[in-house]
Amino acid sequence: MSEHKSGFACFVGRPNVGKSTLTNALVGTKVAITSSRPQTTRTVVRGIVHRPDAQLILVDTPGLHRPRTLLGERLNDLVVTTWAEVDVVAVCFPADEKIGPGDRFLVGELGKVRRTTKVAVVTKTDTVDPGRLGEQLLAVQALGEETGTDWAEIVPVSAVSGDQVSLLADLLVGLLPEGPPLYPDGELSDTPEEAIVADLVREAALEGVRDELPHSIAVVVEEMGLREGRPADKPLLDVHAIVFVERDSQKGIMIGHRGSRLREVGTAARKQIEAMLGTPVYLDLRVKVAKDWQRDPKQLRRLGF
Ligand SMILES: Nc1nc2c(ncn2[C@@H]2O[C@H](COP(=O)(O)OP(=O)(O)OP(=O)(O)O)[C@@H](O)[C@H]2O)c(=O)[nH]1
Repeated sequence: MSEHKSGFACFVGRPNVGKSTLTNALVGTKVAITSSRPQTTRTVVRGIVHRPDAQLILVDTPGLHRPRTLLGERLNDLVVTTWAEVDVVAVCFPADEKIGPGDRFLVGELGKVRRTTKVAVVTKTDTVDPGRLGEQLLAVQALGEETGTDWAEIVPVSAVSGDQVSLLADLLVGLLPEGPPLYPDGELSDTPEEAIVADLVREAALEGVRDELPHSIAVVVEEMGLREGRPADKPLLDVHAIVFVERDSQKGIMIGHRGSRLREVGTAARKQIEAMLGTPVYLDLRVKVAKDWQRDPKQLRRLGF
């Protein structure tokens, strides 16, 4: 029996090439916002493909949605860092649009990130005839040669018709290193990123007080989004979260002497979120008492149970 594989992949490409739609098709759940207008994906979006033989975690970097920043003087560090940290970067080229200077620049920069495996995906194959598709596949191959980028695979796919989607999943999984599942099975596969962030905050909040506060903590992410007006190469993700406890005494424990414990929790959680989403985070953490929330169906619903 072959070993279990796990790892990270991200889809990159110009706006509107179908990255979000493809992510949804692979994960099988709607996790990203799609729209016919470009650049609607405002926050980092990820999905997890759970399989018996593998776990594929799809990360989506915010900086990559802004071609103007990519075409600016230089790529921002965040993007390059993300590319270097994932196992596979899949560059998407829509079948119905010619390869342009934006694609050429992106692939050229990506080619400099040596260790990461690169895959080319020709998307929206349902929109063109086989002749045009063939031309596009050749053009993508030529672009690889021209920029010194070694495509591990060139895959045509249609997220809308579903054609080749499972083949793409197989190919991506095949490129992952051996490793155990990095996230619990099932639980997180179809939850939005807020739930994953809430989970990280909850873990940090329980650190060191598990015995005192066994199951009395719930975390709700109230708001999460990229801060407006930031320079494109210095994005900041604002996260506002509430830690719910059952009693006032627990609130005291959670906050600590003059807020010292809450600050520690906040710092630990922030680092986890940053590591996972690949973007700097401003985390606003508050503690509230939701009396007996475990027994109150209305509270439980509010807390997402
Ligand atoms: N016909 C067809 N349309 C597609 C396919 N995939 C995506 N689209 C359409 O293309 C448009 C853009 O798709 P998105 O998934 O939002 O593209 P994106 O690359 O995530 O866009 P940004 O978030 O702006 O970067 C939407 O109108 C989709 O419905 C496909 O396989 N076939």
